[in-house]
Amino acid sequence: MLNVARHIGHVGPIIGEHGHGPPLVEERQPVSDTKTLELLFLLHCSNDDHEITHSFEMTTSTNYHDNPFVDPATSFEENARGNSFAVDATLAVGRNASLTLGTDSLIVLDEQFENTNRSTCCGLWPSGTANTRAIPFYNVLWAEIGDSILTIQYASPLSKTVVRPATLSYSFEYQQVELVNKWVYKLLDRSYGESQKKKRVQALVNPHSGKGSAEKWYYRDAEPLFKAAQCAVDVVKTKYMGEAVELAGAVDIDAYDVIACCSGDGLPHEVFNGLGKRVDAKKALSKLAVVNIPCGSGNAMSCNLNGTDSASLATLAIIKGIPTPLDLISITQGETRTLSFLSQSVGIVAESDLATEHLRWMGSIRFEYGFLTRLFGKTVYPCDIAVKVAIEDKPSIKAHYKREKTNFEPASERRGYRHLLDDDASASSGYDDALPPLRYGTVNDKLPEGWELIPHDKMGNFYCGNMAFMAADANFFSTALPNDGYMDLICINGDISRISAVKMMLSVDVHSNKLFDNPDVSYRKVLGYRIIPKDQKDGYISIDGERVPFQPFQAEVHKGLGTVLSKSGHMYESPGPL
Ligand SMILES: Nc1ncnc2c1ncn2[C@@H]1O[C@H](COP(=O)(O)OP(=O)(O)OP(=O)(O)O)[C@@H](O)[C@H]1O
Repeated sequence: MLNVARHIGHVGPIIGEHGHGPPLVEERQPVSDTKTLELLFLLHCSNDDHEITHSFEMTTSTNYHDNPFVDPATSFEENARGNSFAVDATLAVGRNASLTLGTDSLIVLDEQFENTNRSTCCGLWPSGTANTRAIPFYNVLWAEIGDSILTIQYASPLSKTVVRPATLSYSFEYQQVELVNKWVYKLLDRSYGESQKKKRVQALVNPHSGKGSAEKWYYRDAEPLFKAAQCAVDVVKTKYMGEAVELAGAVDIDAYDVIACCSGDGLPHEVFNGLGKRVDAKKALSKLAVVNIPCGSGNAMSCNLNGTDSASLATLAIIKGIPTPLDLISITQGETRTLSFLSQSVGIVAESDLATEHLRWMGSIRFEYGFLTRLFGKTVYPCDIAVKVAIEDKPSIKAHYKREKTNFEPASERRGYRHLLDDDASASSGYDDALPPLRYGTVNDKLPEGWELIPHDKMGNFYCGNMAFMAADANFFSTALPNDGYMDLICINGDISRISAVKMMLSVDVHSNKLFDNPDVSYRKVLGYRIIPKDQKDGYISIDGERVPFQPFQAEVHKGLGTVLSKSGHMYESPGPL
């Protein structure tokens, strides 16, 4: 599925630099670990001749498939129970090797690295010296012992945007087994934090996504990482449009933790809708996390939650992801009710994408072409709009964003409106497991009390977002939050001066991030709206990047109805407002 807005703005550096999650592999290590590295190096040099008497082996390889005897998950938990003494941070595993739990990284000191570091790491590891390597805990996928061998699987950077699984193996003496067990338990604890280990994944691969490479990318970039992290994965290749709705509608929700869509934003849209159609919709939507491994032409979901549109980095983010409630939006149009997780647009954004399909030969430039021709033509999209506003002014929206960023509730408290609204029809009552009832009725009902239809004869861009990035380089909704229970609504008149319009277009940049503050941009946090296009025979409406009939529709948001995995557990990987 194409999400048009991805082509707006400048091509910026990899997103995630300002993210809230753990550092990506390419980021520099904090001073604390650099210091630890130096200290370790000195200690190692001075201790060379004594104490460490065990033999060691070190291998770095991809796709390690050993099946050890010991089930570490069980033995670590048993070891940890009733055991209060601290585990030594440093493990001497061989005559010349040691493994230390640093502040943010596993620090491996191994003289073998001297031979391999320069040739294999291309300077991507933040190593202190030639024989040390700091592997961020974020990159550690698994560790276990078996047959007096300690094996550590980690995501090794091949380039700035690609990681591949790699293995370190060290032998240790049988007498050390209890100590090593405890150390491994600690390492996994630091490496996963509040993220669930060994996630059970149902992967859906859309072979038609993007340029048709999803299957290749899944097997090359995603599956080896899942396996190295001990995740159980079942893979299904979708055969036709809409199949993911059926698959999600029938999936055994107790058998999986995650549905991973190897696709663009189209498959997650279908999966949310499939889960939403079930009789146990509420339970299914809260139990199963829907995630995106970016393989499509529009991968906004992954940019927002994984902080990347690289398939392997996204898989690592999913392996380490924290379950996060996601607001979902009910759209009623005609007699239908569908769920939207990303955006709805009427006007220039919808049209520049959906109306330029015949210009696909132009490549990605087709969107800019479509956008600029409408911009210079000062195209307007007249409509009547009624909005249920939650936060009206920009300073209050910024304050709301800051509050949520620093003072957020536990995930369990971030579903339903119990604490937000008196008329909470959507909060889980415990009796009805289907989709929550509509608080504001459908588009066919009388306007809800207090709503007023306002004519907008000069509307240029009606754009409602539930996530910040609409593409890797287009940060449209800088104050969007995963589960604040509000949609972010942008309205821009189509008759502003051409200079202002071009400036505005260029401000939708991942770093300049000035769209929010632009005085020509109306920006509100809303709970619901109705939009009725008028004075046009036909036109374009896009829901999550997909074209729907050019008819009135109504939207209302359900706080934390869905579930995704995010790096931080409560924020998107976007820089936020200035
Ligand atoms: N085997 C298939 N054949 C054709 N379409 C499919 C198949 N499997 C899934 N689809 C459909 O492909 C559509 C687009 O999917 P997705 O968003 O993953 O890719 P995209 O590359 O981002 O989108 P687009 O093709 O619009 O650029 C979805 O609506 C989905 O239903």
